[in-house]
Amino acid sequence: MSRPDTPTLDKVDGPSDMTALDDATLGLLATELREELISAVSETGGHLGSSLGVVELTVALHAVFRAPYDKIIWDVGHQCYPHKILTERRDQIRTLRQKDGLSGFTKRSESEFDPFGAAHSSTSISAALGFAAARDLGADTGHAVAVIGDGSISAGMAYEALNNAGHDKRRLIVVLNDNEMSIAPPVGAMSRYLTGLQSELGGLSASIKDHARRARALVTGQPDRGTLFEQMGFTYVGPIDGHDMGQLLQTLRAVQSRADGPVLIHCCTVKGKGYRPAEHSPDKYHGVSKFDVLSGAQQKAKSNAPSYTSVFGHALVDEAERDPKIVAITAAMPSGTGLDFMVERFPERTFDVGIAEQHAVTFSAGLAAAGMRPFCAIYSTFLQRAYDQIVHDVALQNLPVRFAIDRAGLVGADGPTHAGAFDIGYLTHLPNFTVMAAADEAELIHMVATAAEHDGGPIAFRYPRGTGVGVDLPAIPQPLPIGRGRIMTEGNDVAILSYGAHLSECLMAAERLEAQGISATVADARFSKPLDTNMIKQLLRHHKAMITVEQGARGGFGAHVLEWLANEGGFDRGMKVRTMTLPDRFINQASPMEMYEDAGLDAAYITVNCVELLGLVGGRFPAPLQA
Ligand SMILES: Cc1ncc(C[n+]2csc(CCOP(=O)(O)OP(=O)(O)O)c2C)c(N)n1
Ligand SMILES: CC(=O)[C@@H](O)[C@H](O)COP(=O)(O)O
Ligand SMILES: [Mg+2]
Repeated sequence: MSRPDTPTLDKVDGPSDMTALDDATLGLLATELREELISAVSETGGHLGSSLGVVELTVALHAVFRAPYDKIIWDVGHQCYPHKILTERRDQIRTLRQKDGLSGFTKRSESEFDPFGAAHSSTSISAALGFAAARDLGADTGHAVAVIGDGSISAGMAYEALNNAGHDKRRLIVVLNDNEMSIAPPVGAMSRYLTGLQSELGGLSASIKDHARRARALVTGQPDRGTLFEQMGFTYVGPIDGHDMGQLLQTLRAVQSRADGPVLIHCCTVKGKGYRPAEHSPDKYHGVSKFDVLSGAQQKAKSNAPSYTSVFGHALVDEAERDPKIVAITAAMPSGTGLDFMVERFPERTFDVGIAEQHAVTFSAGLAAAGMRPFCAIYSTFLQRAYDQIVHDVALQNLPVRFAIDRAGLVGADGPTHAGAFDIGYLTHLPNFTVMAAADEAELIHMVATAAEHDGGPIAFRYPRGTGVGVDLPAIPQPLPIGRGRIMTEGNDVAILSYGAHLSECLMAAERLEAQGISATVADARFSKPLDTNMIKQLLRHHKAMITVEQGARGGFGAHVLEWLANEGGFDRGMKVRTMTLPDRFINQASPMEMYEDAGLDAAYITVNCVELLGLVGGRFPAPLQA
């Protein structure tokens, strides 16, 4: 079909504009949508490969279902850019993941076409089932459609939802978007099973599929029990070609009009479809920085310092060279966590368990119970999902699992869903735990060594996303004395007690104070548990005031310091102590420094708070809470 003078995409603001389009024009719309997507993401960066793979599926879903009355729920939401373009947000798509711009994920507050917010995986079937149950109880809502990837369906939550939905039998549509990729190549028995289904049934018409099944039953003498999904109570449709608009429309229309129970549509797609660099390297184009469309070359980080992630990965390999009991565990993020270096050097001692943080933690606990030294490397935000396992399987049994917690603090473009805000609080209050935060990349190396030799119980260390501060890296790592901090600069007016990677901001604040005639001591606490209470006592004795600073939510390091002061420190009266944490609200995406500024947690705010605490002038505080 030749292209019309005015692109079809220009005539589509929302899905209602698609109702008049015939099937061939919908195909054309998909082509234009893909071009718009590539052009926009080349300017903003973002999750390119996943979004490219669902262009036809997105067009077909919006052509067949009636959003926002019907609820289309994207799992993770990282593939929702074509959906955003088709649902009244095309004019903002080039603000994606930027300050004050569109979120990189689905977000309820952003659009009525995003019925459920996401970013952490494997929640879509549960949420869709919630909508379906509400509908059946009289809520004014139509079909509930969950779109979930082959990687995301490997997580426990997805099985819990399938199990419930298959038993429940209410009308629910699950589209399994199977591109045979997670961020890295997918792992696990389910992935193997889905690949088997694709090769066994892919490309056959429905009647030939039935025939093949009957023939197999005759030959093997075993009754045809259908697919795993059928055994779980779903009607299984597929596999279908997720880039063939005709097949997609025919299948979705049939399901839309006839489904009366749970249906799973197995839709096969190609990650990165239609953009050669992304199709060839689906892992490298899963999440991209800004790129040149012609060459595919992505913008490089400006700093020459290594990333914390790679420093961790190399430090762990070095420890593993020395100690054969060291093993490493990732939940589907080998490159994101730096464990790809371990995979390369010690493949047999590195375990990718799929998107399964809960399992990863208890699996690590099992390894520790058997005498191994497991490093469980999980982003702060994803570790939240495994909290009960941390408490019940690790802390309670005092098992020496080493938690390497990447993406601590505010992460930038991924926004509040990916902020590592809570781990200080949720780990430091657990009995048996030792908890550390790295102030820079050299400290991170020492903390890996500290964790490696710590067999006395669970131990965790956190570090941020991105490049380090550029300090020299130690040739020989030195395990740190447990519960001992260090003094960085000495002054006598105010003490700034930093925990973690905001140390550089604290040092900057000290310089600004110096310029105002105020002398500050800056200390690096290193540990939030156990606290270096001797150092804290000294800081309090020799300064007029003290401020704690951390890249985490309230109820973290500062709160532990205050609690110790009030209960055991004997310093509860007349002390000038203030904590600086993230505020009690979620911070929208921007660059990490802009996010910290929004949070009232940068060098400028630290400086002003010190001045104010000393009673010298009025302080400057973050803007009041937004509604
Ligand atoms: C709980 C959780 N763990 C890890 C991640 C990181 N993550 C985001 S997308 C992704 C891969 C998802 O694969 P799949 O569902 O197949 O989608 P695709 O990118 O292939 O379209 C992972 C591991 C996450 N978002 N949530
Ligand atoms: C969607 C998702 O959860 C991941 O792709 C995440 O965006 C990766 O973040 P990093 O870029 O920090 O590894
Ligand atoms: Mg996938």
